[in-house]
Amino acid sequence: MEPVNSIGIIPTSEQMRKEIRASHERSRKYRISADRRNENQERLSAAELEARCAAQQDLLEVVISHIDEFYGLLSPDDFIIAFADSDGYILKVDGGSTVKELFAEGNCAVGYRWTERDVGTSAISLCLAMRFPVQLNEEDHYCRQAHGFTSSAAPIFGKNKELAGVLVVSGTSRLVHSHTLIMITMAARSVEKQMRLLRRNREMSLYTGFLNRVIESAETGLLTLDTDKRIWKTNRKGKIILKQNDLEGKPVSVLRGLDLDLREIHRNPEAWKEREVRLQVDNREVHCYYSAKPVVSESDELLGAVMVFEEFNDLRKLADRISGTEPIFTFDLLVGRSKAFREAVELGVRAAGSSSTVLLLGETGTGKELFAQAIHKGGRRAGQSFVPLNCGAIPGELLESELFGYVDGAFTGASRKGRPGKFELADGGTILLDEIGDMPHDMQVKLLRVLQTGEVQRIGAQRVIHTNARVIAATHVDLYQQVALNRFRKDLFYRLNIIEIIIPPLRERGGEDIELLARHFVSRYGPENRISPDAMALMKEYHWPGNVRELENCVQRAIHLSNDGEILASHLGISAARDARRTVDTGTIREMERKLIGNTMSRNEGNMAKSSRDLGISRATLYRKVKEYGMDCEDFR
Ligand SMILES: Nc1ncnc2c1ncn2[C@@H]1O[C@H](COP(=O)(O)OP(=O)(O)OP(=O)(O)O)[C@@H](O)[C@H]1O
Repeated sequence: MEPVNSIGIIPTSEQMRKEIRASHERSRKYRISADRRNENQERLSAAELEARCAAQQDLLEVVISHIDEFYGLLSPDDFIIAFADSDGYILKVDGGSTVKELFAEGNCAVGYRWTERDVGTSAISLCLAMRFPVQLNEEDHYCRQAHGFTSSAAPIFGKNKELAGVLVVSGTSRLVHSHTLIMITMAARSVEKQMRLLRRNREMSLYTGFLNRVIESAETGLLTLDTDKRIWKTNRKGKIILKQNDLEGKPVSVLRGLDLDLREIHRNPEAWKEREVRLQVDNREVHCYYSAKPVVSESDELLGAVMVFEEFNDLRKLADRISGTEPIFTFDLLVGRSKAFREAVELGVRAAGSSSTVLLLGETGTGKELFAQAIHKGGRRAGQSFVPLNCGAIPGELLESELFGYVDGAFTGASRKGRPGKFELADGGTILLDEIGDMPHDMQVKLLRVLQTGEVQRIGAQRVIHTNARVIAATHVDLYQQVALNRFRKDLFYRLNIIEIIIPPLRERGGEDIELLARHFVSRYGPENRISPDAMALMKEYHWPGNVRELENCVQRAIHLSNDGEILASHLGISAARDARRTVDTGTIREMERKLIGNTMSRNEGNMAKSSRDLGISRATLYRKVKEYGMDCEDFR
């Protein structure tokens, strides 16, 4: 059935006549009786009617409000006005009771279906079929019963031009007027418009609701401001960070310390990224990083600003996780059963239960950093930051900024924005000052002051920051001797040496620990390998100057070399004959270290890579030590 007109547009009378003729023909073909009411006309049960009305509730509500308005223009005693849905079922009929009864006699009542197959040509059925407004008078209706009437019907379209239903007005034919068709068509358009608005409002509120939920569920604090710098909204996380629930409507100045210049933010948003601030809220300090962005209209008019902020502690934890500095070792992960080692572990467990300063002493590679991690993880600061700093690896001039941080533009070369120091980062947690024995004298003084006052001052800053970091210091250097030689401050030594833990060198832990550790590293790095009895015997005999680290490297290398899964003595790269024990006499740790390095270097003819491997220390550390002991690589070649 090709429509003669575009859908929704009122057709010319010629088009109309043509369509009516075609509809009459179809009615005959459907065997509709013009004289009798169709006994088989489809009708909804009460439950079906209720379900249909519920499914189209919005549309029906809008239609009903239009029907009421329409009656302001017509006489309800002369006309009925009805709505049929897109399947032709009448869902609403209104009018004076007499005229309604009259139409009900012809099944023009709620629940009946009014398609051409049900009733032949009628205003509703033709409008449904052709999808444009129609007006039928007298014999234009197929059924004789309707010949004394005039009916005008207009389609209502919904989303995507889908037919949503038909609005129809009918009365006795003496009241026929061509404007009635225009009126009902305009009413149908008005229903469509109101439905569009309703849909848009619903989409908007869905969208706003969605946006609100996104903002609320963000794990970053958000705060929006209007142009008067009043707080318009804060999200859930923002309220948690600021510990404030009723900021909305207040001036942003209630967050003391935050100096937002909206015009500047608008002019130069880049300059307002990742700023650090210590907000004063209700006499509490909230340490945050924030970025502020302007909110502008399409014409770039400033509407306000949004501030995105995160608490310093949360950022720090995230950074620890990403950078892998999160401690992993606990005491039960430390391998070793020897008495000397267990005693050190026991002391460590006790130290974990207190927050006193700990001094870890032991040769390189004995596991000092592991002990520090286990002490941190075993205590009540376990959930907080563990911040290690190798005081020996950082040049003196940089050490201060590493330890204490600096403020914006504190010195040339510093990044424009300030940076917190390790003490600040470790606030509430633990700072490990590794290689403390190598700390330059002037830094020792500064460190002592921090330990005494619990306060740090960033380089270039006026204010001091209170820090509550637990200090663990570690060194392979004989600190007692260093103090005696005035190379290490006595007062600092006593401040650090509250709980002293000496971690024994591997050679003093005995064969059982060597075997346990060797098997532990095999299972970690190459579980399909086994250690031959000869290899195990050699490992137990060897002196292990680089301690557990050397053993670990040695096992890794052997796994790499063994091709049939068996680690042989020849894969270990050590020999009892080359054992440094034979060339090292007794003396201080430092003296022994100097001799050991000298012997290893001469055995390897000055080859630094090989010597550092043998010693189980990094090449950089070996260079540093060679320099420190005033040696020259050339002497060994
Ligand atoms: N008891 C242990 N159980 C398991 N692994 C250990 C143990 N002790 C040390 N290790 C291993 O030895 C390596 C060296 O340990 P760690 O870095 O703690 O030594 P260190 O004494 O701090 O050395 P340095 O003085 O050179 O900094 C670690 O990577 C670890 O794998």
